[in-house]
Amino acid sequence: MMSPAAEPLASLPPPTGPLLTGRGLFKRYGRQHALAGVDITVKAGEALGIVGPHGAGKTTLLHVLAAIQPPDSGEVALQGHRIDRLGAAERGKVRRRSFGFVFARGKLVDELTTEENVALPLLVSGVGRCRALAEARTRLERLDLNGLENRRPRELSAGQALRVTLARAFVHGPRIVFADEPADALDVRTGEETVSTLLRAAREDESAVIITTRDRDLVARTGTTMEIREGLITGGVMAA
Ligand SMILES: Nc1ncnc2c1ncn2[C@@H]1O[C@H](COP(=O)(O)OP(=O)(O)OP(=O)(O)O)[C@@H](O)[C@H]1O
Repeated sequence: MMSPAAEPLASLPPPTGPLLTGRGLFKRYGRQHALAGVDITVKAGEALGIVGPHGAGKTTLLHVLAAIQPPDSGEVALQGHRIDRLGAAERGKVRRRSFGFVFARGKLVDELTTEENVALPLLVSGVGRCRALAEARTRLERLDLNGLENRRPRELSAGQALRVTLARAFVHGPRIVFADEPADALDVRTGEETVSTLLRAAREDESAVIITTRDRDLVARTGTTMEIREGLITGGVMAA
């Protein structure tokens, strides 16, 4: 029998238990504790906000949960299947198949058009160019970005660029979208609109979303809120 970590995750049935769990997560950079024993559970379709000050461990937690980097100790499981000890190639597959990502300032590829940027997660997974671009255009339309398909990232406003990254994060139908300080580079109003759009897209797609922020007003818009300080979850979970 295959170990849980080696089982293919592509064919997993829809989750019945928790979608993603982190247990006893520790991560250190030299002597600096970035995560000091975090337990976290994300349910299917849940909108989870993680709030905390600079250096609290938000990005590190997101990276560990999203299999971008392994924890020093502790476990991360997607639908009960360990993903924290997979090799880099397998973790890459899990990320491409099951996760979407939104980062502050967009991180779009300058050389590609808007629609090519959105299609990227499909193209790297082997979906044909025509189908990938058609899906990208549908996603752009749903986020009121039609007309911008052939622009380059430098020809977009900051708010538009971030909405394009939202379209890209959802284009392949991920189970979870990780958004690291998505409103960070935006003015308050554009930031709020972006987070509302992100939450709406997640609801429509029945994806879970995890949003980190330093902004308490912004985090109050998510369904479940957690506070992190010095690598520890300090605030209780409050369901909206
Ligand atoms: N690559 C790294 N090398 C050394 N220390 C790091 C590294 N990444 C993070 N840290 C440290 O780990 C701690 C947690 O950092 P992290 O980036 O996870 O916090 P954060 O809550 O996302 O902060 P911010 O809101 O400023 O982005 C901080 O003290 C930070 O300085």
